[in-house]
Amino acid sequence: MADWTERYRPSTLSEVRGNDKARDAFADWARSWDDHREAVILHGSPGVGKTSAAHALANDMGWETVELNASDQRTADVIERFAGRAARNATLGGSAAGGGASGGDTASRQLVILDEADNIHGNYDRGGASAITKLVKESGQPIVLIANEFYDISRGLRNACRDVEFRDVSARSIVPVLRDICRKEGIEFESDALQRIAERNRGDLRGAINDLQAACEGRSSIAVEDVVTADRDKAMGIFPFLDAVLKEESAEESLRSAYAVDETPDDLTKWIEDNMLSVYDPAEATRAYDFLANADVWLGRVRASQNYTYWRYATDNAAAGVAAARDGTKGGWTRYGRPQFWPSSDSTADEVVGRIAETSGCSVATARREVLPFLSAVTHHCKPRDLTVAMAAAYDLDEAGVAFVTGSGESTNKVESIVEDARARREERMADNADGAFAGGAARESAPAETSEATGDGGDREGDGTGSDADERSDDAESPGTGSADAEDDDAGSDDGQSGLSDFV
Ligand SMILES: Nc1ncnc2c1ncn2[C@@H]1O[C@H](COP(=O)(O)OP(=O)(O)OP(=O)(O)O)[C@@H](O)[C@H]1O
Repeated sequence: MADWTERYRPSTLSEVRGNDKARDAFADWARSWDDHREAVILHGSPGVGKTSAAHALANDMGWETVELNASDQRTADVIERFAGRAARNATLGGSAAGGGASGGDTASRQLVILDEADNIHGNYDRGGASAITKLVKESGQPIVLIANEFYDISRGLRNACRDVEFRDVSARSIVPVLRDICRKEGIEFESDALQRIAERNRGDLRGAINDLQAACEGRSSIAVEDVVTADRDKAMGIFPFLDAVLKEESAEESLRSAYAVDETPDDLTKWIEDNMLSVYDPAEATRAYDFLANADVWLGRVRASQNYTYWRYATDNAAAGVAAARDGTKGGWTRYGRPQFWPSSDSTADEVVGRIAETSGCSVATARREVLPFLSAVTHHCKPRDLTVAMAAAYDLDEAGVAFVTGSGESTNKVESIVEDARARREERMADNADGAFAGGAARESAPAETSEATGDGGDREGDGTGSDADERSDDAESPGTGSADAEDDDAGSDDGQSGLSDFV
């Protein structure tokens, strides 16, 4: 069934409900844009119609649109490359708007919609806010910034724009929307059922439409009991739920199941994430990771804002999205694994993502959404080992980081040995770069793998090296003085550290 929120997305501003004042102010801004040339910030809770209003307005004005996600493309140069050029030069249709737009050629305008404008910050994206502020001030095209939290936008940017607040849509305004949809879909309804859906969604019209669609699935009428029963329907087991999402059910049905399981969206997402690769083929997994990355973004917002209404969007992505990423249904029995809930998983995730962003020179958002899922897929359970070592070396990951990315247990010999080898590899690279100055690294590298026997003193991380790790580290012999942090001291005090130089000549 098509998504009703898309099917009934307003195509003209007059169809945007419940925010008449905001709607009028927004329309005024557009009509008088030639005179003031300011950008506008539309802000308000999720699902109240901000993005819809922007597109509807462009439609009313006969403008083209280009939509960018500010938090996806936060770095200054990317924003400049896309929004800067789009804003100042040509329209999507190719008409040269730049100078011409300053005249009365309103039809050739291009409305630049920057979503998630309140997320343009973070350690690795310092250029983002000032780049947008500059762009906004110099723009030759109208720009709409969309945000949930007005005061999360930098002051400079706020001062450079007008702002229009979209308030939560009252139940009184939500009910007629639901009623219209029922009529168009040929669904009979009890008014109380619609009222109940409107009330429990507290201002979120998108949520209300989603709930209505879920309640109407497979029915030609809805009564208040249907809505109430859906509320009470609960305690589905986690394994049937995983079967529903990963093998058997439609996106809608999977979403319904998610609400029936007695787990938080955080935990549900982890369950799905940790088991998806046992079922999905690579193409399905690639699509599914996009949804899981989105779920992760919403969970992050919940953590940051303590606004639990965002949970629903995490669940939409994790359950319905991952189910939609599957081609058809799947059979058979799967041994689902319990996810590893590391006590520090959030900070570990942040740490790993930060390192990836720093090393690769991409934004934290890109590292989280695009690079991390890819790394997880290609090093799942530390296989292939070589690649996992290369990854750990490239991003200088510790055991928690490797365990986090690969889904393996943090304290296993496998993970520990990979981290050891990665460190050795980094040291070798440093020695290379230093042109042999750190000869100890070269000596270390001559026996890269087997370290645990040699480090009785470094016992905490190495364990006692009793050979339990045979599967992972079989061939290379032990190498005294390798691998532990103390090794540098040993090497420094040893003349024949010089022998390592032979590796470089
Ligand atoms: N005020 C409204 N009038 C009519 N439909 C609405 C309204 N608000 C939301 N909707 C419905 O909800 C869907 C999602 O709305 P939209 O994406 O515009 O919300 P938003 O405020 O931009 O949310 P977010 O901040 O999460 O992007 C629309 O496609 C539409 O079906």
